[in-house]
Amino acid sequence: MTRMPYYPMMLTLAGRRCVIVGGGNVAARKIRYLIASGAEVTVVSPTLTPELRRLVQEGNVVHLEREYACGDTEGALLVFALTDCAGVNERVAADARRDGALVNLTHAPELSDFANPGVLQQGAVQVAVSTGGASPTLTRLLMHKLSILMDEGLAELAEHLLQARHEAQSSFIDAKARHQVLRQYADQCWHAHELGEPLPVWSTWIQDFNSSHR
Ligand SMILES: C[C@@]1(CC(=O)O)C2=NC(=C\c3[nH]c(c(CCC(=O)O)c3CC(=O)O)Cc3[nH]c(c(CC(=O)O)c3CCC(=O)O)/C=C3\N/C(=C\2)[C@@H](CCC(=O)O)[C@]3(C)CC(=O)O)/[C@H]1CCC(=O)O
Ligand SMILES: NC(=O)c1ccc[n+]([C@@H]2O[C@H](COP(=O)([O-])OP(=O)(O)OC[C@H]3O[C@@H](n4cnc5c(N)ncnc54)[C@H](O)[C@@H]3O)[C@@H](O)[C@H]2O)c1
Repeated sequence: MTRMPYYPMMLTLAGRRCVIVGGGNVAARKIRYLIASGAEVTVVSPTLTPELRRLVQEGNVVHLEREYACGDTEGALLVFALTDCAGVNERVAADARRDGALVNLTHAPELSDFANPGVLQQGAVQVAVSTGGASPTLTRLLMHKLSILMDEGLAELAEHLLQARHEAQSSFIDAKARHQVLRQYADQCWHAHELGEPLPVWSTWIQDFNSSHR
């Protein structure tokens, strides 16, 4: 039976409590992204990888150095059950759901409330890849292909376009006209980005645009 497709979204996690049960490599990979998103991370596990131990020492993660106990997931928005024991993961999931959290079980995508995509990032630009649980290896291959598009200039391009949007918002009252102009400007910036040329400066570009449309 084919499963329903995932609902894709980008979550704001700053200040939100996220609980990870298990302290192996899979946990380390998830925790890296959670910290980068500003989440308040607690990991419950008798053992930790060296990377996780360092993150705890640096004060980025709270560590409960013991096996999971009922109540650990209280107040969490997201709970990751990432131990190597299916029975423990399922107990964590049942408790967490009772507390209203969304749960990810490492061994059982079909029992999870969400899945973790592969992620590529350059500045504000993030690309998330999923194969609907079919093959994490295919995800990795796709990420490799996409990484060719994700050079450092993309971060600069996004920042540049954000500034232009701010300036356009304060100078164009008509939203439709603003969208049209910004789309043309973004096309030209993209073209320059692909050719490795300097990005057009908004103030000069908009002057030229206005005089040629008079
Ligand atoms: C993208 C990435 C993100 C991340 O996890 O952070 C990710 N898996 C990654 C790596 C990876 N995973 C596995 C291997 C070993 C090789 C292999 O088997 O291919 C490797 C390679 C490695 O670890 O190096 C094995 C594996 N994975 C899952 C199962 C269970 C099952 O399928 O039943 C098993 C069998 C476990 C076992 O039997 O032991 C399940 C899931 N893995 C997902 C994501 C979600 C679906 C993503 C999608 O739809 O494409 C989902 C559903 C989990 C979820 O709910 O989120 C990350 C790669 C990106 C990166 O490298 O950064
Ligand atoms: N979803 C994925 O992408 C993916 C990829 C590889 C492996 N896996 C699966 O994920 C599982 C975890 O992978 P790993 O490499 O991190 O494994 P691991 O064995 O390195 O880590 C398991 C962790 O769980 C902890 N743990 C065990 N029992 C616990 C309990 N009762 N309470 C709290 N913590 C407990 C251990 O101390 C350890 O830190 C594997 O069993 C594997 O099946 C999933």
